[in-house]
Amino acid sequence: MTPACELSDLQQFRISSLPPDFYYIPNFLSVEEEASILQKIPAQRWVTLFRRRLQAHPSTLTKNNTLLGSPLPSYLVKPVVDRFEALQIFSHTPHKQPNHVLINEYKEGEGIMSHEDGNAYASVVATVSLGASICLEVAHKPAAMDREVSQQNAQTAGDSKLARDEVDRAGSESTISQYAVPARILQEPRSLLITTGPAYRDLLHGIDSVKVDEDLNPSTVANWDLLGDSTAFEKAGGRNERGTRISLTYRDVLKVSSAASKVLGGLGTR
Ligand SMILES: O=C(O)CCC(=O)C(=O)O
Ligand SMILES: [Fe+2]
Repeated sequence: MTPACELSDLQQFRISSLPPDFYYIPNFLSVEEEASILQKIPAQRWVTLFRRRLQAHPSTLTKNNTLLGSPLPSYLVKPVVDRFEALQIFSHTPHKQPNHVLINEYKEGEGIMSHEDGNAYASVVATVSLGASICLEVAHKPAAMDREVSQQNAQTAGDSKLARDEVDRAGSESTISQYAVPARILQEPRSLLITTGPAYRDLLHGIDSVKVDEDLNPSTVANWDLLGDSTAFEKAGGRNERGTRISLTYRDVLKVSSAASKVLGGLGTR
């Protein structure tokens, strides 16, 4: 990506066969920038989970999904967040910039179960991939899960909001059914994947725990035409041998408590 890449350029990176909106930008970082970030990720911060390791910056959220506001470490800000600003990725979220980064590490054969990122965050996530390529699987939510979300909305926000959500949901479902889901997005090292809108709210995503992604070709990979180097996968017979892949997932947490309000006895969150 050239440093001058701007919002108007984002449309050319849209994955057009998928619901609005996924954007895939290959070579978002240079090889040198990737190496520099990788060597700054602190070794002592990892928490080992089932089939992956995780660290949260600046900290993990509280039980009620609140972030204790604090700056992100500078190696996660420069150059990545500056480039997000040029692309206006977070310009419509409450804090207008990411305030939280989850770093995931998957060794070969590891993955993450299909899930949604939920409503602790504004509905945009920007994922920088480092180290190795991996396939992200996207799928529709089972109907039961949609009902659960509607019930939670009814309990927390009242019936008029529920009615509004149902209208929104019906609208985006009819939009979504035109698209080729389930699907696979192939994420190369140094790429950026942006997930927003209905793609964030109405779909699940996960990574299969396999040592090799197989059968990679233009008809099985939704972002094939946007890949930085599709010939590498062609030459490998449509196979991607997994290595250790790290993802930086940038988000805007909605509820932030300032250090000052903690000092004053935790009065109020904002
Ligand atoms: O590593 C990825 O690309 C996905 C991670 C993810 O889904 C998450 O952290 O919520
Ligand atoms: Fe996720």
